[in-house]
Amino acid sequence: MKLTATSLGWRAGSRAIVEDVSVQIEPGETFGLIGPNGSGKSTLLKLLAGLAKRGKGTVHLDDRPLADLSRREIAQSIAFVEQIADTSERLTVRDVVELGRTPWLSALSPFDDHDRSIVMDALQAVDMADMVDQAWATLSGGERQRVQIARALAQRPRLLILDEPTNHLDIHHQMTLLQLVSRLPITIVMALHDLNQAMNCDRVGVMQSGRLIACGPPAEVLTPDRLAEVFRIRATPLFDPTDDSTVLHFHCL
Ligand SMILES: Nc1ncnc2c1ncn2[C@@H]1O[C@H](COP(=O)(O)OP(=O)(O)OP(=O)(O)O)[C@@H](O)[C@H]1O
Repeated sequence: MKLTATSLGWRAGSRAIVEDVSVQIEPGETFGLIGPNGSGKSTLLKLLAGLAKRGKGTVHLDDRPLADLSRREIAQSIAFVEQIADTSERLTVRDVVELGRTPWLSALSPFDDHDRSIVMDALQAVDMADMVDQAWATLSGGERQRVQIARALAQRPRLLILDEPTNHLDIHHQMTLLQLVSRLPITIVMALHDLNQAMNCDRVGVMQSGRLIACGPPAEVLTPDRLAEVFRIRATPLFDPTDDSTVLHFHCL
């Protein structure tokens, strides 16, 4: 699914939190959004998902304005995993992931074996299948994050928006999650703090003070000069001969 954002903006009082952001994300692309704390990444993701009230600008999914789609059509197209997802209800892991099937259910199409198998596939994909009956409230931070991602996968969206999907995960689950996500044949937009993770995206966008100041392939965008300007760090690219990759090593300026 192609995602086209035009002149997106959002204000908190007189302060512009997101200002005049336009971007087109191609079908199947993995797009990483980076930027310092408070630069507007989460707010931009909400605008892209149609979840920010009083937002300016337009979002098109393929060629249809998001504003013209019903809530059900949006939920069948976009899954959004926010940074902090909580529920006070007494739900099990299975219940949470089954919620991902809601947009596809109706009186004529109730929850059935097909949905059950999608839910189990999603739980297996994030390595949580062994904990299906555990209460959500008793999960660790990383386990909750993986369950929320399973819920989004079970939704079978065409656009998956993830806000810092690896922030609670151990290194093994960070790597397997990013591999899983990049292999999905759908469009992915995710906010990331780890610039080496961003290096593996098809393209990255850099947010600074609410504006998208750069957008393109990681090697072109994440240059030492730009990282010094935006993050106030010195980044040294290092070559890893084990897989011919380039990794960034950081020092404070
Ligand atoms: N409802 C609100 N009222 C006032 N200010 C807000 C509101 N929502 C967000 N902000 C401010 O907007 C700025 C951008 O917030 P946002 O969460 O989009 O940043 P971010 O880039 O995702 O940050 P982080 O990397 O810390 O997650 C922050 O300074 C935040 O305090």
